[in-house]
Amino acid sequence: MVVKSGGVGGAEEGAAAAAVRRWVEAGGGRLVLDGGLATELEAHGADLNDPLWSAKCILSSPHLIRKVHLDYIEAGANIIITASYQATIQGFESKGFSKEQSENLLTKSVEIAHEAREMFLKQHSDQSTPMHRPILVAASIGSYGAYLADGSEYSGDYGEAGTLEFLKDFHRRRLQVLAEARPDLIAFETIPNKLEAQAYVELLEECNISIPSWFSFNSKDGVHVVSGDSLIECATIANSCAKVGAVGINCTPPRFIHSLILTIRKVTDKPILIYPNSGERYDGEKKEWVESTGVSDGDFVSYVSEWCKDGAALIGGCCRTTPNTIRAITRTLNQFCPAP
Ligand SMILES: C[S+](C)CC[C@H](N)C(=O)O
Ligand SMILES: N[C@@H](CCS)C(=O)O
Ligand SMILES: [Zn+2]
Repeated sequence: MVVKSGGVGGAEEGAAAAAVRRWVEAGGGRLVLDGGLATELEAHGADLNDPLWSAKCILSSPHLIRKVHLDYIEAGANIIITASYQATIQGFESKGFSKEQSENLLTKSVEIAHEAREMFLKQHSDQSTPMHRPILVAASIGSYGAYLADGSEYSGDYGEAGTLEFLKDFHRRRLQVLAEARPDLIAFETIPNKLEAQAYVELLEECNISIPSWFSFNSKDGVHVVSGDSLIECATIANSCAKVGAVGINCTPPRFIHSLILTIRKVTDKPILIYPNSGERYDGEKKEWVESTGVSDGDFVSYVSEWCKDGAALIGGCCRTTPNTIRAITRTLNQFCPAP
């Protein structure tokens, strides 16, 4: 194990973090992530009251997914995250699809994002100034709790089923199929507990995945991940893997982000990413967002320069944030940290 001089030590930074760092540099010192995908699909009329949640649109309305990706790129996003968050082979099979068809649907989620990027680049190809801004596709992998479709990615409580081997078996083929679709990144999102982070690390190594990934945890108290596990321990697991290029937090209220960034920074030198939700609460049983406790786009954006100062290099939004949020984040980052 190589200890990086001057850093927090304990792990080799690795090729994945170096790749993310190069993209961050190409973006002028920071990258803008997209905003909520599922909630934006809903805003366009998609009915996601289904065990597949947003993955249902891979079947029913791929054009809508492509449009939302495109809207986010146009709003300034450097990274768009595919609709595979709740897309699993097991979930598609329970809808009657064969294994092969299910794998094809996973691949399709990456193809849709690639198409959106192509459309954007084509639309801008005749401009006199060439487009230098990085535009990357991150293949989403939601947790086992997301597949359960009852909001348990906000509890991380998997009961008896939650063993390391079970989680590895659950995610293995899906990870391989998504990696074979050649996204630029793999986004392990909304990771609710330590065990699932460990399962992902072991799979990345055992499947020898060469595409850089990020690990993004969620929290509901600003100290722990949602299961109650220690964020320090979770981020340490992510830091231990050279295939992990960035570590961070998503789908967490904005007010908790400052302290969470500082906690992550204690155990890793890898780039930090954050993409909070609007601050509202999700009722997993009713499948709806409750309490209007969310912050407005303006308030969300008032946090952005602080998160930058805290050391976050990749910033965007999660559930209930919109292209307007991303436009406002882009504007703020351009003032605070201008793109090239
Ligand atoms: C990030 S939560 C809002 C995702 C939705 C959840 N897995 C469900 O199906 O209800
Ligand atoms: N990438 C997913 C994350 C849900 S927490 C989405 O935006 O729908
Ligand atoms: Zn979210």
